[in-house]
Amino acid sequence: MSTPHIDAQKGDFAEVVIMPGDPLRAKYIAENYLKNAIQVNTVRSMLGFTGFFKNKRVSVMSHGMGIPSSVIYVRELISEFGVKKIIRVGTCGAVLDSVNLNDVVIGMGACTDSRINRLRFGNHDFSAIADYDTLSSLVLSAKKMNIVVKVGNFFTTDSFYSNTSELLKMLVQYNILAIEMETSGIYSIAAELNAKAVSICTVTDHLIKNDKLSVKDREESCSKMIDIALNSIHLN
Ligand SMILES: O=P(O)(O)O[C@H]1O[C@H](CO)[C@@H](O)[C@H]1O
Ligand SMILES: O=c1cc[nH]c(=O)[nH]1
Repeated sequence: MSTPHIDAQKGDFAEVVIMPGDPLRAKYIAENYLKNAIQVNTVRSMLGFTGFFKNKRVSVMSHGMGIPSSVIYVRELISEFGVKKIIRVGTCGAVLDSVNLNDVVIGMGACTDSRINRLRFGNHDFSAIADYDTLSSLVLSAKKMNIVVKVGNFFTTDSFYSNTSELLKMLVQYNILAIEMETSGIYSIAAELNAKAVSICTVTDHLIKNDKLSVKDREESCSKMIDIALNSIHLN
């Protein structure tokens, strides 16, 4: 029952899938957080694993970079493999003075410069919002671990290198918490297919303060977010 992008059998994925952009982050999560993890996808090196976190079955699979890649995987997971909930664990840039490197942020909604949602939603503006219960469980999970998370609006861009000063100024004006490249598309595809989705991200770059984490620090900084995401699946 494989799809063009996922060579797995029905039942190979758990109902909840934790999704980073980076395949190596998926492998890292499987190896360091899950028990008895087995690899369930290697097509295009978009690595997927299923194992157990505190006795609850969970999968982790990367979705690649950008809306076009991520919505292919999210669509196939939901429509072909019975996945009911996606928690994206990503990295992001920040623009607000009140947001710093290593902060953990959750996207209550996501604006975008992509046209994909309009293509699918009759050329109208789709309001890309998180699943409320999943968002609440992430916030509760963070609280239980005494980790501060910020919840707000994301900006999902198709263009990693188009951060003009005008764009950044506008994002500040509109109180945008994070810039990343997938959330708006993931929220809309989940809505279309009657599944749940939330993005939780770690701030790795500050685009106004011109600050960024090193490649090595990026890896370590993701641990708070991964802990919050995995523990949240026990809360609803
Ligand atoms: O770290 P991930 O989850 O890949 O997320 C962010 O990093 C990539 C860009 O470097 C984009 O995918 C963006 O959304
Ligand atoms: O999409 C992204 C990811 C990390 N940092 C950014 O500035 N943008």
